[in-house]
Parts: sequence; structure tokens; C-alpha cells
Amino acid sequence: MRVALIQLNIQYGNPDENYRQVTTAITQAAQQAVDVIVLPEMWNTGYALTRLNVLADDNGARTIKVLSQLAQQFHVNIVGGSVAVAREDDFYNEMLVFDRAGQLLSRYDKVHRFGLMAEDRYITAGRTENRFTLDAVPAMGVICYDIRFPEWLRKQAAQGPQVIFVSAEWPTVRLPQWKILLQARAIENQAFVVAVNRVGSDPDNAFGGQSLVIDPLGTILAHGSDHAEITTATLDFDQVAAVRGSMPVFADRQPELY
Ligand SMILES: O=C(O)CCC(=O)C(=O)O
Repeated sequence: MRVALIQLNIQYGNPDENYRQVTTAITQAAQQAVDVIVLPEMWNTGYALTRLNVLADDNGARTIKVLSQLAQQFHVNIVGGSVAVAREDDFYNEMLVFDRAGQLLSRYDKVHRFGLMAEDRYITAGRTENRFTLDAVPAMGVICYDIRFPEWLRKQAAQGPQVIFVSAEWPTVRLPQWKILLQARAIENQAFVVAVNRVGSDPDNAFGGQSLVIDPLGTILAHGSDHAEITTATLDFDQVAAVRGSMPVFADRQPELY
């Protein structure tokens, strides 16, 4: 599975420009013979949370139309990062995943809201898991702050996913933690981690990219820079079987104790 990670310079509170940028970037990534394209967190609006009433995508309709059409056109799977979605009277930070036929496979609302960026005031938390299958590979997806909750990832990884997709707006100031947390999630779950962070800044934070592809032993296969770019890497799932076969971490769990 060849993956492309799109480090976008998200324009704060400017969905039209962000849909244009995403369309251009996906078109470029698709020229590189990739199987899965991955986007960062909240890419339609950035963290313009106080204006979600006018900016958020109504039930995800615009995002679904754009990403589904691109997935079909380029015959590529898209892990659509996350977008701000309005549904009934609430706002969600929602990941949308599409297969090569443009079918919507999964919708996931971020479960762990990040209080330091006021999500707890503006965003409604999700309550459901996010597991899906891409080209017959079991996979899962989480959003940014979720990676600080290993039990949330483990609960899902124990059900088979071999690759964990992460979409983020992770501030530069905590990037050293980003790397360590992601390597730990890969090692403990014996899975590939494909993690995309945005670049650029908003009125409150700078975001330094450093998107990562990590193998099931925690080795970094690809490392993004701090500017807008597309990073690619190839995942060989025989490695997941080999690592899980050589150390039976999942079988050795004692879930009755924790
Ligand atoms: O956990 C962190 O340090 C960053 C989390 C974050 O920025 C987010 O969830 O949007």
C-alpha cells in the first residue's frame, strides 16, 4: 500500500480556498501512483471555532461531494482528514473515508476534544469507533489529541487493524511529543502509523508539519518537513504479520486486569 500524506497550509476560516487547495493537492498526489491519500485535521475551516455557524460543512455534504468525486476520478482511497461539520444544532470534528469507487466507508467524530484549543466549548464529542477496510487491509483512523489515549487506539487495534491513520493540527511547540506518542502507538499495536499534520499558523498557534509514517517496530519510514508538501511511503503488511508472529502482544494481554 503506497500512501501519500498531504501537509496542507490550511487557511483560517476560508473554506473556499481550502477546498481549492485540497483538490489541487489530491490531483498532484494521485499522479504518484498511490493507493491512499491522507489529509490533516479540520482542513476546511482550521480552528475558526467561533464562526462554525457560518463556516462548518452542512452534514458534510460539500466534503462528501468533493472527496467522493476525486476518489472516483483518480481511482484512489482517501482518508479525508477531518472537517468541521454542522449537524442539527451541533458541530463535529469529523473524519470521512472513501474507497476507490468514491463510496463513503466511514464517518468518525473526534472522541477526545482538545480543551487547550477550546474544542470542548464548540465541538460535540463522538461516541463511536472508526474501523474500515481499504483494499482488503483492515484499518482505523483517529484525530490528533486522540493519540494521547492509548486505550482508545488499543480497543480498536485489537480488532484487527494493521494501519492506524492519524489526522492532526498539532502545534509546533509539542512536536517532540507527537513523534514519541506516534512511535509508541505503532510499537504497542504492532501496526503501521500514517500521521498527517498541517503546516502554517492561525491566530493562536504555529503548526510545524513533521508528518510521519512509522512501521510496526517504531521505525520512521518517512518524515515530513515543516512546509506544505506531499510525502509518500510504501507499507508492506507482511511486516505486520512478522512482528505480530514474533511477539504475541495481543494474545498476552490480560484485559480482565485493566
Ligand atoms: O495533544 C496535543 O498536544 C495537541 C492536540 C491538538 O492539537 C488537537 O487535538 O487538535
